[in-house]
Amino acid sequence: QFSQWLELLPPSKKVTGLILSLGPLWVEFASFPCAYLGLLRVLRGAQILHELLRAPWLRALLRIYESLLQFQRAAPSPFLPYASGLSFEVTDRPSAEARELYNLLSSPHVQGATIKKDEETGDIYIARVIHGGLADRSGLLHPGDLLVEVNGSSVVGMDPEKVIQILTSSKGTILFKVIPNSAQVSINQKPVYMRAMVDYCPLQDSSIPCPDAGMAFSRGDLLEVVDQSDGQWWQARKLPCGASFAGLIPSASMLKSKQKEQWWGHPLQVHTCIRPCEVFIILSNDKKRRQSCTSCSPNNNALSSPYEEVALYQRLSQENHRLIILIGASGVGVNELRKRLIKLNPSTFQGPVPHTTRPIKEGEQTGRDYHFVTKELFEYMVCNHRFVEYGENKGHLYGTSLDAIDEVLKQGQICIIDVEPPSIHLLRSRNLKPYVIFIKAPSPERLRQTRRNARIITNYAINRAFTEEDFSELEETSQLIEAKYKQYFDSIVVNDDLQDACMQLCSIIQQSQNEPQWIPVIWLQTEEE
Ligand SMILES: Nc1ncnc2c1ncn2[C@@H]1O[C@H](COP(=O)(O)OP(=O)(O)OP(=O)(O)O)[C@@H](O)[C@H]1O
Repeated sequence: QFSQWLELLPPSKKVTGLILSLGPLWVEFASFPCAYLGLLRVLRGAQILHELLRAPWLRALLRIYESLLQFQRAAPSPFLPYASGLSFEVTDRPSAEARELYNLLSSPHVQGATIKKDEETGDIYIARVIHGGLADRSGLLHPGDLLVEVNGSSVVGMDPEKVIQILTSSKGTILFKVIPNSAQVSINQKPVYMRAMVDYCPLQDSSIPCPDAGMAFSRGDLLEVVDQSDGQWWQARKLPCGASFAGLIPSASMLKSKQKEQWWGHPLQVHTCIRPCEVFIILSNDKKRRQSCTSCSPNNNALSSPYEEVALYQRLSQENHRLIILIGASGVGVNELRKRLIKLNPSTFQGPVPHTTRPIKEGEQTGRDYHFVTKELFEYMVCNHRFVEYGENKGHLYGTSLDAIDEVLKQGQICIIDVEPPSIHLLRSRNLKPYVIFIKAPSPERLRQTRRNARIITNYAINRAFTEEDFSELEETSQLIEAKYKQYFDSIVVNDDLQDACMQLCSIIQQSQNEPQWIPVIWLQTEEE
């Protein structure tokens, strides 16, 4: 910094060849521009510094330098360089009733705020300031501010559309006269993170106050809600963050009332699934075949919350591993992938030991192959909701219990299960913190190519080749499951090449356990909360 100051000295005082030595501070002047040129004098550095620092011009220079540093450190507000002069104008007259904002908005930047008209008084108000937009970054407009004039003409009583027209057709500087909202409370809201559980399109919503400011989202999208001050319309950004400014989305209560309206407006949908929804497995020769029930609603309650609040969670090393759930259409290869993972690393990955009422066979061990239990005990467990899934084959009952999952987790292993999509709801709990991976069917061509030698189990045959009908059904079911349950998926793996899919799955599972992940906030709360 010292050498920088010297650079700024006037030429008559220019010093060259400056050397600072250690110990007592000495300064050697190799040359001076005028009479002293060529002379070498050794002076006490402290004396020179004392004189130098007392010089008024250097003091002034240091003050300027310090102010510039402070300015650089502080986040400039207003954000735009050409609007920076405004902050002085406003702070100079903080108590003034009216503020005149020069240069703030110039076409085509008339965005970042919405206006509305008070039908009784004819007053035009700033309705909302879009988070991250130009008006917000300037810090000069706030919801509730009264818009009095635009470019010297009164806008009181004017239609909002007309005001917007004036703004958009204005060129260069726009002059606003605004009376600030005296009741304004500056709430510095902390963002809240939400997972969208429904789809929303502002262009199809006639109730949105400003469709241009609306933001579309689909189920499963992660939303950063930056403003909840309005009970009906929130402001949010989609994550990973793309847009610099937020968009309008309906609040949870608003979306719920829309869902109710839709629900009443639609004819009653009769559940066409002929099987009871809790029983999704039939078993043949101890092999489980899943039967996808895509006619069931993803939520038993179709009017459940449209947003799910989420937070980043990093599993601690002493905590249980998160349960890994594999979901996919029957025949897509969920079972094959699960078996491969366990075979690849049995000390890390394990599946829960199923329960059965069938008699134990020679060579089998209870607790290793199955938990062999009586029919009474099995039924008691069913009544007490201890099974995630259960089914019957040749008069014997089989099921996957929550206790068997717990057993694997308590041993410090990663428990991997494959279940039918509706069973996700049973497993979404604070204790299990499940991580859901959707095993997706590859493209129709790749499906046919890769499964040429594959075998499937059907209701009527064991280990037969795939038929054209099987492929079509598999594709259709895969699409249906994705469309209905995507809000619950943490990851998607396309099961194209088996080896690749297995490796991909391995790395996703490791990430799910060791890296921060978004999970429902409710899973982080204690029982009492
Ligand atoms: N990527 C793949 N490439 C080739 N064959 C595969 C692939 N994935 C799975 N398969 C084969 O497809 C057949 C069906 O797989 P799998 O039994 O895992 O299906 P599933 O999804 O568990 O369905 P279900 O529950 O009805 O048995 C098996 O023969 C399996 O080896």
